[in-house]
Amino acid sequence: MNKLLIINPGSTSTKIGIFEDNREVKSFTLRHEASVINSFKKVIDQFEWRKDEIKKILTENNESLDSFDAFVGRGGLLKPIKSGTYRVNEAMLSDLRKSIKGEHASNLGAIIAHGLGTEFGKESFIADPVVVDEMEDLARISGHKAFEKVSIFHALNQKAVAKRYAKEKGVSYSDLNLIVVHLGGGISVGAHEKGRVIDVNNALNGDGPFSPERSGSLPVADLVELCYAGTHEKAEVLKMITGKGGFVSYLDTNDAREVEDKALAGDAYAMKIYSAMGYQVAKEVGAAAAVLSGKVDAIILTGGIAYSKLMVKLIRERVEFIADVVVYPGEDELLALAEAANRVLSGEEEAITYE
Ligand SMILES: Nc1ncnc2c1ncn2[C@@H]1O[C@H](COP(=O)(O)OP(=O)(O)O)[C@@H](O)[C@H]1O
Ligand SMILES: CCCC(=O)OP(=O)(O)O
Repeated sequence: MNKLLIINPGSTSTKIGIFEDNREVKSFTLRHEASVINSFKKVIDQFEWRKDEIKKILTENNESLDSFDAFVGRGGLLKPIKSGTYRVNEAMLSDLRKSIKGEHASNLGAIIAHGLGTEFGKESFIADPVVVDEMEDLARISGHKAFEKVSIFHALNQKAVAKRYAKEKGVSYSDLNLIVVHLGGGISVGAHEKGRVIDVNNALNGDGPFSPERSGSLPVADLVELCYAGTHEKAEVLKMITGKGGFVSYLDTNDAREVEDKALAGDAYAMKIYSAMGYQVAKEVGAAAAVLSGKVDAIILTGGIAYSKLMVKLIRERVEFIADVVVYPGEDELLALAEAANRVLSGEEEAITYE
């Protein structure tokens, strides 16, 4: 039996799982307010704080760190790579520490897992990082040759829930066309064609629907005007897109529950913003349906905001003409990471080397 500590840093939370082989023994979700997250200049500056929060919750629950056989982290912004399990190595750590592909909490998954692994003499892994890239060439064309669309999304959970849906239907993931919508701190809408995510919005950097803490697509020329108006530093503008966009910009919170509560209590502005998010997500689902030429077996809604009956209703009423809408609230990320590491530890699969 392998005892695993799973570490899943997200933009609004850190989730931790304790697994014995593929069985979840305990899990914890630490929610982080936007004001706390935005008080750190860089994601790497959150390393000690998030690691200490993890150690604290384990101590409070009488879990000793030296009882684990391996540490498994969510994978971050690496070079575009294929789906699979990767052993954390120096090349990976170096790219993450330098933020070669940008800043996101998931960059800390490998770094914390490796930090704990080194401290306790155990192995560390990541699986299906946010840069898993299966995009069609056509989907990479942006509209100007200076820019290319890239694949940055909730690859781990999108693939996990798509496979769960296939299993429940008794068919193979590679026989289905699915649209998977992850509604988290960031929002991604993926077109899964026969087991490959052939198109998806860049959930991190100003593409697709807005989210609790991201702007999504913005009017580009207006953005350029703002950049040259002499009123904002580059870092501030980048924060408007990722970190202080979406709900944080409109309502000063990254917590969808707060927005929903206000909306349901009669706050018309909160209702307008909440509804606008549902509207933008539905529009992106329509785009993904076109990518799949209308041949869609199901639309899957997942992520933290999929717990919201109101958000599900707002999306469902606009997209159910396309296909059945199935809701898997929360995420299967902790289990997916445990399974991925166990496949390697049991010898069923070889870990891929990141170069
Ligand atoms: N029960 C719920 N109802 C509505 N929204 C929720 C619920 N639980 C979590 N959320 C929202 O989901 C978002 C976080 O989603 P999650 O998938 O946990 O993302 P992340 O990994 O980015 O932290 C937050 O805005 C949070 O408020
Ligand atoms: C970087 C893409 C994945 C993402 O947005 O994750 P969170 O919702 O955890 O921020």
